[in-house]
Amino acid sequence: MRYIPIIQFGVGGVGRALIRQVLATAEQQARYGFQFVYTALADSDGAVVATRHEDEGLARALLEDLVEWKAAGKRLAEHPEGYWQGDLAALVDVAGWPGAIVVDVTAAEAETVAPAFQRARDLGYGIVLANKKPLTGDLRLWDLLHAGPLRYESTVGAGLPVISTLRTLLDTGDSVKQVQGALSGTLGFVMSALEAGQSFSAAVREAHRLGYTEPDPRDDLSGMDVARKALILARTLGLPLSMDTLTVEPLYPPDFAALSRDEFWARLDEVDAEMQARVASAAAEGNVLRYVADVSEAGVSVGVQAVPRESPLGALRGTDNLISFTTARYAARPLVVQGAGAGVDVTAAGVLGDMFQLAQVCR
Ligand SMILES: NC(=O)C1=CN([C@@H]2O[C@H](COP(=O)(O)OP(=O)(O)OC[C@H]3O[C@@H](n4cnc5c(N)ncnc54)[C@H](O)[C@@H]3O)[C@@H](O)[C@H]2O)C=CC1
Ligand SMILES: N[C@@H](CC=O)C(=O)O
Repeated sequence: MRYIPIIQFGVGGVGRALIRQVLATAEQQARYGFQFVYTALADSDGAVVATRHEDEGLARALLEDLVEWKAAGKRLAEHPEGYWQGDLAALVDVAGWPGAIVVDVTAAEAETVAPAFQRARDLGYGIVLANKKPLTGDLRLWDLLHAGPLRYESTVGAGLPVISTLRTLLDTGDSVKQVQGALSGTLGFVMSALEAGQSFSAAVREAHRLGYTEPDPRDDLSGMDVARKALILARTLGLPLSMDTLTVEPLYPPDFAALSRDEFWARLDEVDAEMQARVASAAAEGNVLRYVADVSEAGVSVGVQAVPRESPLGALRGTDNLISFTTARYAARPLVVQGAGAGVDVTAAGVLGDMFQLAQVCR
């Protein structure tokens, strides 16, 4: 049996679901002749590290306790087994051994995690990302990440096979003309709720409670989360674009950007009337509003579109994403991937699928 050390940054909704899924899939791992062992878990200011590199890593009972601890809103550093830390690169140093996989399920800024990824690359470790920010910052970080074993399926469409589909199309010599679709689970959920008569603010609160939004929901409502996904698709297609080439249309007034998170939540209902009017005006024409991304060699655009209610995008409900690939081979009728595009369980499953793949690559 090969023991594969897992160093995980982030123990939020996705991080906790991932730990549960890793623990629940020991049998599936054994079928491939390996076992994932957690050697380090980190949150924003603390960590728990396996005291020695025994095969077992952090014990199952401790992992289950840490999942409960974090679900109760406590910090890792305050756990009896935890300590304060602010150096993720040092964690990679102490907690890995050859074949290790570093998993980023935070929403941390690229600059915060970049040194740890540099260290992982120096040591030949694999990297799995659900965090989109490292892939959408400086192109030098994109190149560094791609200089070794890397998977990032969950960054676009959560657990849906979007990146792997695109990669297969490219690897098999297809020519991808356009990738288009609805890429936000949160905005899909909110638009569906508005169509059903719920208020905008109530729908956003519900999406947050259900674990669909980014830690700061303004990342979703500003269009930035969709823009990041579109940029990841564009870069995967080989287009060396930067975020400043994209224009994004926020669903809140400009002054909301400077508010604290608490102030933002307190004032969110100020947007209700305008969003209700926009939805009603689209409905009067037989349309619904969808936040649509369009990626091709001509460039990337993201923004709100009024689409016919009966169209494939218009018929989407809840958190469902729809991504269509128009290619030389799929020319007349595009290849379509559709399903839940947000939620901690589907996202964690996408990350775990990536880990299974890297386990067979990293030695
Ligand atoms: N929730 C979803 O449906 C999806 C989420 N994702 C991505 O997964 C990531 C995590 O999302 P959630 O779990 O929903 O967010 P969350 O807010 O529940 O968890 C984020 C965790 O990261 C930790 N963290 C923040 N900065 C850190 C740092 N510097 N070092 C270590 N830990 C740090 C926080 O303490 C928190 O535990 C985000 O990047 C998000 O975009 C991707 C696809 C879908
Ligand atoms: N907040 C995102 C989560 C997945 O990336 C979304 O709502 O789509």
